Amino acid sequence: MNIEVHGLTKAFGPITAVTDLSFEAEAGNVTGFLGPNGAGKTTTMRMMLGLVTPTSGTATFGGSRYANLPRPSAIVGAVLDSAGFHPAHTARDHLRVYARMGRYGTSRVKQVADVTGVSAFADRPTRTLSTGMRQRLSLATALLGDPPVLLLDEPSNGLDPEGIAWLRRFVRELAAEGRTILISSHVLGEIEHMADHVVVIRDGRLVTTGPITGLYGTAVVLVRSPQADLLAARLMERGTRVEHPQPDLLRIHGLSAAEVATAAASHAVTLQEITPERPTLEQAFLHLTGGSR
Ligand SMILES: Nc1ncnc2c1ncn2[C@@H]1O[C@H](COP(=O)(O)OP(=O)(O)OP(=O)(O)O)[C@@H](O)[C@H]1O
Repeated sequence: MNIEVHGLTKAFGPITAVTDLSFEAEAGNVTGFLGPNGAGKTTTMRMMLGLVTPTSGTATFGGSRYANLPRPSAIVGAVLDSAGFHPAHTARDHLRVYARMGRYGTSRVKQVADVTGVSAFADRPTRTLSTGMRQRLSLATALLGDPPVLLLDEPSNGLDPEGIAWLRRFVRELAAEGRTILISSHVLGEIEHMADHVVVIRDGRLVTTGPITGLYGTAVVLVRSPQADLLAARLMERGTRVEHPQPDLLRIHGLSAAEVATAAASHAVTLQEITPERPTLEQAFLHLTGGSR
């Protein structure tokens, strides 16, 4: 079941938190929803769930708005924040209450507690749980209805490295089952090994969307050669952008290493070193989002 967001806009008085935002997230994919603090990720997800009324625009799940879904919690599971637990209830009590509200069988409580690791602290009152445990309990609650769509707002918050590694594997498994997963973060590294696609926003507006590999930008190839002058001249003749920072070193833009090697061979230029240089994904992301985090 695909998610479609179309022209979503939200103004809080004079502040426009989200402006004309459109994107899609497809079934079987993990879509990373990225942007610095205050970019509008939470507001967007809350609008998708009908918790905030959009100024304009729509968000649909398989063509229906959240409010029109016949049994919303069986279609869309959401982890928005890990507040809202009754402090005296145990984690298991909490799941039981939500299972009853959603009319899901009690066997589902044990299943979701087991797969999320909640079983390890199921008898503890929620007021004693760590942030990471609360995240797991929120995720377990979202999974009660076995929904085909999951919206996860910064689910790594509060998880230790082991928890983050677990979440990564778990989210990939959920997507492999054919679910549609939208997962927000302000840190690209957190979703880098999880997401297939990304939607990047800044100041409430779409910056870019597409496969995560598209964030890398164009490649640069570093070449060291005693005939750097000759190679630079030949490449520039055909319109290639070449920087020449040292007498024997070139930075060649827009060609692959193989293309550079072929060009060098055709002009009998000796190469001592040829290294494709890519910005790290994090550098590309910081560049796109204006360097703020
Ligand atoms: N209820 C509200 N009233 C007024 N302004 C709001 C409200 N909710 C959010 N905003 C503003 O909208 C903007 C977007 O906030 P939002 O929480 O959606 O960003 P975010 O990308 O989720 O950030 P973070 O990563 O810090 O959670 C911010 O400027 C925020 O102050």
